[in-house]
Amino acid sequence: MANFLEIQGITKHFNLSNGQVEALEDIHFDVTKGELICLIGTSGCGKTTLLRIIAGLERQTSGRILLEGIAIGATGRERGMIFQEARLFPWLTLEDNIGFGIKGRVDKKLLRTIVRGLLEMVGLSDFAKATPNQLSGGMAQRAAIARALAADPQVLLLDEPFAALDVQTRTKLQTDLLKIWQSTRKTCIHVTHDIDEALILGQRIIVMHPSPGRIHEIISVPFPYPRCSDEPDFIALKKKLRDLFISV
Ligand SMILES: Nc1ncnc2c1ncn2[C@@H]1O[C@H](COP(=O)(O)OP(=O)(O)OP(=O)(O)O)[C@@H](O)[C@H]1O
Repeated sequence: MANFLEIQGITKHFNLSNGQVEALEDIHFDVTKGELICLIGTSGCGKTTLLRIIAGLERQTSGRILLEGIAIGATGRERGMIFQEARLFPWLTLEDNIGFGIKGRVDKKLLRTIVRGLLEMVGLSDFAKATPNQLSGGMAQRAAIARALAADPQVLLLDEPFAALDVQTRTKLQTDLLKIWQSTRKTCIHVTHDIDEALILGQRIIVMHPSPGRIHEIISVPFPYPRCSDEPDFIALKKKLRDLFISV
């Protein structure tokens, strides 16, 4: 289905005491339902700002965002956000963290079923009663993904969720995220600095350009999943993306 999520002419200026920052200029793109898009670009090109505007955490200066044809301007349960840090409540168990957002909105039995299902999906069933300080960084991020999924959002917005993890854990979580995406078919917009990660995950990669932040190029990734970073075609596309980075 075309035009599930439409980003139409988004511009964002931040007013500072000594002037204005043009964080985003005339950003346009459409996202198909169930699509996994990666957003990459050098530091300061507006990736987080754009994601926050889509989440409703930040207000754009101009332009609009439509979800299934309806303009969105504030946060909503149909959009879940995952940050670089897991942001779990340290005093709650994992199951209580994951169920926190829907507690009181569904009956206790359904809450337990949803939470148990999500714990299983992210491979943390044995840690239901653990508190966040008992988890590794990778486990905490998997819990954060489960917590975002608990509200059954239509769109997952992921802001460099694996950036703070070591390489092995990051690789594992990329595989986990792909499995979760393939089983839930949530529409995902995933911000990353990592070209390999974008190529491993994205059906399309949006390359952004800084000062002001705008779209440089949108690239469709033609490789089937799971992707192999040793394939010549993968390496060639990686080189193209690297060259695009250098040119911005
Ligand atoms: N609240 C704010 N007030 C003022 N300027 C801001 C604010 N948030 C972001 N900016 C500016 O907007 C521009 C885009 O920032 P943003 O964090 O969206 O970029 P980014 O691509 O996500 O960067 P990074 O990859 O380093 O996280 C930058 O110039 C930044 O300084």
